[in-house]
Amino acid sequence: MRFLQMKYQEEFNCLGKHLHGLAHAATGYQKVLEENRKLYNQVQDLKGNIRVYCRVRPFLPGQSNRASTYDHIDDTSIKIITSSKYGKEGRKSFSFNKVFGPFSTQEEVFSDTQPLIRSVLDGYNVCIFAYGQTGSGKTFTMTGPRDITEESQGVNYRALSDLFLLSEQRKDTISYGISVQMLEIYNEQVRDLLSQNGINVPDANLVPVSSTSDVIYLMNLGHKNRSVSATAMNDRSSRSHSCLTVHVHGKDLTSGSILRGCMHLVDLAGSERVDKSEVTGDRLKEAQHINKSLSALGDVIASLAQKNSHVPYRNSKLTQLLQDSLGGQAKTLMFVHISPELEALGETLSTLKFAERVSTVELGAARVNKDSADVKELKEQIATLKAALARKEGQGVQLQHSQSLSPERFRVKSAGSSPLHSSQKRTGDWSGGCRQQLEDFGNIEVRKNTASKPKRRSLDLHDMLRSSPPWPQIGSPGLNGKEDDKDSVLSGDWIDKVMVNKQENASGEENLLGIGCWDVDNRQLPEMFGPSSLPDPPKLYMENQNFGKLMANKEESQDYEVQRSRYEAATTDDSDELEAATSDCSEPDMLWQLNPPKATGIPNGLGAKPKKPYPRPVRSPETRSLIPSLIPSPSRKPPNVVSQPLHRTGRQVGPGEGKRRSGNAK
Ligand SMILES: Nc1ncnc2c1ncn2[C@@H]1O[C@H](COP(=O)(O)OP(=O)(O)OP(=O)(O)O)[C@@H](O)[C@H]1O
Repeated sequence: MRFLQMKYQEEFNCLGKHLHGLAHAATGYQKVLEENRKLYNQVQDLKGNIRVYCRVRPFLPGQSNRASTYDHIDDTSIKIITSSKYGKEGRKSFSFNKVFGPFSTQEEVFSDTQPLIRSVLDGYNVCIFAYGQTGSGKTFTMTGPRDITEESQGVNYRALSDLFLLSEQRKDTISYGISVQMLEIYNEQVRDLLSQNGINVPDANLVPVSSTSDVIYLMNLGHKNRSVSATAMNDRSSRSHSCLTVHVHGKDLTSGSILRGCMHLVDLAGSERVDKSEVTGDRLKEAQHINKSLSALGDVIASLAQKNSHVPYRNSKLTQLLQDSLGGQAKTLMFVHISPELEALGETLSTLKFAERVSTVELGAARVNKDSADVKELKEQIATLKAALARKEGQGVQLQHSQSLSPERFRVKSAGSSPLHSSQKRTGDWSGGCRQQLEDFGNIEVRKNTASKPKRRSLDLHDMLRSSPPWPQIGSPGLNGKEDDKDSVLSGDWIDKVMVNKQENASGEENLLGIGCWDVDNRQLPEMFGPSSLPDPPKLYMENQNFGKLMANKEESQDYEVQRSRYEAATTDDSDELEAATSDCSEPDMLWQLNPPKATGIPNGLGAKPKKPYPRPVRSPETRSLIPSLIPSPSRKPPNVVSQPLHRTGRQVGPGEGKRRSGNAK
């Protein structure tokens, strides 16, 4: 018996040692993984500042045997055949980080983008935006063609599938929370595409998602709400810039450190020459806004390229949205698209010149948003102390006021004017690019700081949304564009203004038709969204069988919210040091704010024009829930995302019909 006991004891000891060895190996493996990731990201960072990938659209069906504008394409350069009409006759070569020819597949395009996307999970901010003339293939790259198959799905879908796949693979070491927002900038108004009724709301929904199918559902909802219209040149021209933002929040289960990354996936509206597109009324107004905001983007790029001390980010909502991606510590990639047709030569040359300039913009090394457990703890302490201080200060003020005010008046005043109170409704703050929402405590301190030291005025989604004028009624006289007919001619030259000779585009170029519409009601999902392609097929299949349940798990969602707010309380960039370290505030920027530039003609709500007071509707808790079962929508079909392949309708829209449409999007 004793012998047996000793033997067991020995074996237990042996087992213990074994386990210890395994744990040690696991930690070593972790370190190697961490190291690999770092090296991976370093390689990415060394690849350049704003990366520019050029993509050439193939000729569309029925256009074969036509002469094209390009002469030669290799991995990193493209040669364009120029004519005397656009300067010197001959060949002009452009170099980019990568050039994708007309026969490049969606998979090839994504595989070069994937590393950048993956770094979101490591706490980096990433921005990918598609730029180019209308009809040049921006939506094709970002989303896909009208009928999406596994092969033809665009960067957005692939990126999100990949993020979920990777977060699943890392789940034993890092617990990730992913949420998405979808916005559009239409006529200098920022709209939340995920709001229930598709109208302007001051707080953009940040919707937690846990699988690709969740995202697909939300993207379809967003596409449904997006603005598309018909012009003489494009029966489904997107009339807005759309931005899908993915927020990632990761907690390292071993060290307790927190990672925060976010990714903007932006499909810009296509530039167009209003003289060619023959638009009038609302379409003309839209074209002016599109061209003006792209022009503002051009101005920002030109300033950044010249390393000017002042960069005019605040001249448009678009540049405000992209501010931290263009001038911050994000990793930014621009897909520049060109059409191959000879008629598009002028636009192609200006687009490529613009892209070349973008590629010279130096962003500096991207920074990871990571808080160690110690920092997290300290931030929590700071937040608690700030709250206590604010309370004490509040009591002091109350005491002073109580001597001069009647008790009743005092009560009303203190409730309404407290910074705590006023910041409670604040749900989305994008300052700092993808900065997470500020907790009340953080807000108090930030506001105090702004009074005492210069601070970068970066994008605040809340401000952007609030300063967006109310959504006009369809057919509203404000949108008939008559007043701005004169401007339209100018705005048609938007790209020339920035970087090319105004003469060179004298003869317009034709745009291509065939911009597809999303029809959510009739949407069908591609096979790739079926169980086989997803990380956890049986689970997802179950989820997709009852998607409503999945998304509608209110408790989970609430849990997530509670967790998120806890994390955010600990991780908001609210310390002075951090603020100072990460701020790119410059004196000229402050001066510029004191001496605002001339109004551009389009009120952006943040520039020279005084803000109109905008009533903020109080958001009901349901607004955040985009779970189908929680949205009373009798007209909406049950979103069975797996069984229905996704497709766009072939519905035609007459030029006169081009009002904002619900139910169709780009
Ligand atoms: N690489 C490609 N391969 C095959 N077809 C493409 C490719 N790129 C674009 N297309 C097709 O060209 C047409 C126009 O493309 P798309 O809608 O993506 O243009 P866009 O730049 O987004 O236009 P807009 O700015 O007007 O919205 C579509 O029919 C699309 O399917």
